[in-house]
This record gives sequence, structure tokens and C-alpha cells, in this order.
Amino acid sequence: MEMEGWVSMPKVELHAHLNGSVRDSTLLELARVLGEKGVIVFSDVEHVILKNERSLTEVFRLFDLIHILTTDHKIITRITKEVIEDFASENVVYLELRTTPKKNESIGMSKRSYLEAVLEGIKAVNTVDVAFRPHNADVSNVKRSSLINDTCNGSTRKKIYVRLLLSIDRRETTEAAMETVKLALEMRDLGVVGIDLSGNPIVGEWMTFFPALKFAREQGLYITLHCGEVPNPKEIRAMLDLLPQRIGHACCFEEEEWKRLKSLNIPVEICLTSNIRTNSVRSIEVHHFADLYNSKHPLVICTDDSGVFSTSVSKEYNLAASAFGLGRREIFQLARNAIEYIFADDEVKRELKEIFNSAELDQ
Ligand SMILES: CNc1ncnc2c1ncn2[C@@H]1O[C@H](COP(=O)(O)O)[C@@H](O)[C@H]1O
Ligand SMILES: [Zn+2]
Repeated sequence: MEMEGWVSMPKVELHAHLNGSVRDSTLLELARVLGEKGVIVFSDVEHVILKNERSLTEVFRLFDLIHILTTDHKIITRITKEVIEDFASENVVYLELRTTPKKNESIGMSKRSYLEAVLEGIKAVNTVDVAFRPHNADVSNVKRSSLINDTCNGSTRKKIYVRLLLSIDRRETTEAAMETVKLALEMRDLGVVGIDLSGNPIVGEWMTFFPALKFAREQGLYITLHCGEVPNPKEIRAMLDLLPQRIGHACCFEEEEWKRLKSLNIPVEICLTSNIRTNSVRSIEVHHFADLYNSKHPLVICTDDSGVFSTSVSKEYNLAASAFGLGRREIFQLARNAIEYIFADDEVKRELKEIFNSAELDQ
């Protein structure tokens, strides 16, 4: 099937890091500006941005560079808007965007002001109807669901639901992680629905983050964890014991961990290109997607970092279809199934099902 066929299909994206999803053109523009100011040497940075093959270590070095380029409230607002527009333009109808709130005293940035800049970006997407609904409020009181953005894209209006997950970086302390969870709780009415644990998987100890994650869970925030991106059976077991509502990756699982995951039926966010590029999985032929799909385990196909890995949800659907011999109907079904794993209320799920039902006629 042509790429256009995947683009026109409604899609659900549940694993996308804000700073990993920035367009190359924006990164290069930002690098040029910082180069002119003498903060960085543009020619040094240019090839790092445009490089395609990257190890896991190089990916995290690139994130450190991207974070230098995006250090500014205005830029955070801009990239949030662009990332949402990019997903909307390929017919992602529901997006859970995740980002790590950052503190930078030298420019007066707190975790809260960082998050406010992100929320500004969501609002800046050409919006017809953004009604922020209080958590668990009676939906009949609200005109339409919260955080729906209609983006004008040529002549077609593309509607996208956006929800936010706040990430804890594995470099952070217990206190910093707790601060992020408290911020998520305060910003619940504004579209923050959950917490993610991410960052370089070889950095940090599970017990550092555990108190904050446990607290988040007790407070009713949804939890998704980067789990098993590198081999670490002890940590994988501890993560599954927390009973997160979803996990990301699950690349380096052994027999025992597969059994546990399957018996718990925890949905897995699958990021094919990311796993191959970072070498977390040797090749697409041996990717665990096939086993999970064949055993009907809940899964959702996601991008991880569409900017860093030069991908899109449409490209990931296309890759899954060609690598595992799936047709348009099977991929459509996978996307529709993902509605069950989103961190939003039943009203949003119902509306998304309607969108998929009306699109099904065109399939
Ligand atoms: C490739 N696999 C991955 N594994 C683990 N964490 C990852 C990741 N890709 C991205 N991140 C996490 O997301 C941050 C960038 O977005 P934000 O600054 O939060 O918007 C990275 O710094 C890292 O912590
Ligand atoms: Zn990720």
C-alpha cells in the first residue's frame, strides 16, 4: 500500500516524547540562531542533527544537544504546537504527548513554567474548542470534550485530542521525581493524565523513582514506564509489580518476564524504528511485535521520537505491515484497539470509536 493510504487512516499515538519529535528543520533553525550568538558552533551541530544511525548512547547525547536548542519558554511553546500539528496532519486523532518538566534557574524556568509553556503550545494549535474539563466532572456540563484541537490543514479540518504525560528522567532525584508528580496532580484539570519514567536506561536506580511512582499511582494518575530497553531482569520485575497501566518497549524480556507481562495483560507501546536504530532489538525480523501480535497481547504502534528517528506514525504502520505481513484491515484494527489503552475517560473513548467507525466504511 502507498504511504498515502496509511496517512489517511485515523491513528492513535501514545508514546511520543516532545523533544524527540521536533522537526529537523526547526532544530537546524534554532541551531543557526544559537550559532550566530556564539553559544554553539553550528557546523559541529548540523551533522549531529542530520545523522541517521545512532546508538542508544548517541541518542541520549543528541537529547542533551536538543535540550540546549529548546531551552526557552517561547521555543517550548513553538515546538509543542508544531509537534501536535505534525501528528494531526497525518490523521492522528488522539495524541498522548510526554515531556520532562525542566528547571533552569538561569532563565527563570521552573518545572511549572516549563509545563505552562507546553500548555500554551497546545492552545496555540488553531483551536475551535478547547474547554478544559475538571477531572471527573460531569461531561454533560461541558460543550465538548476537553483539549480538542481542530487544525486547519489545507481545506480539511483535522481534529486531534491531546493529553499530556509528565516524564521523570532517570537522572533525577527522588525529590525531583516527586515534584513532577505533584505538578501533574495540580495540572490534572488542564489535560495532564499521567506519569512516564524515561531517560537513559543504564542510568539511575529503580528505588530512586519508586516512591514518586507509587504516590502517583495511589493518587489515581495513570502510569507508563520505559521497561526493558536494556537487560535488567530485577528492574523489569519491580516495574511490573507496580502494575503500570502500560509499558514502553519491552525489548529485553526473558521467558519469565514475558509470562508475567502476559498474565497481567499490560499493554505494550511498540516503537519499531526506535528499537532497531538504538539496537535494543537486533533486527525487525526478530522483533517481539510478532509474538505479542500472534498471542493477541494488547499493543499499540508508536513513534517514540519521530524527529530523532525521522519517522511518523504512518511510517511505523507501514513498516509493521510490510515486516509482519499485515494488511490494511489488521493495522486499522490495531489502531482501533488502542482506544482501550488510552489514558482518557469513557466519553473520549466513545467519540474516538465513532471516528473509527465512520472511517471504517472507507477502508
Ligand atoms: C530512544 N529511547 C528512549 N528511551 C528512554 N527515554 C527516552 C527515549 N527517547 C526519548 N526519551 C526521553 O525523552 C526525552 C526527550 O523529550 P523531553 O525532553 O522529555 O520532551 C529524553 O531526554 C529522554 O529522557
Ligand atoms: Zn520512549
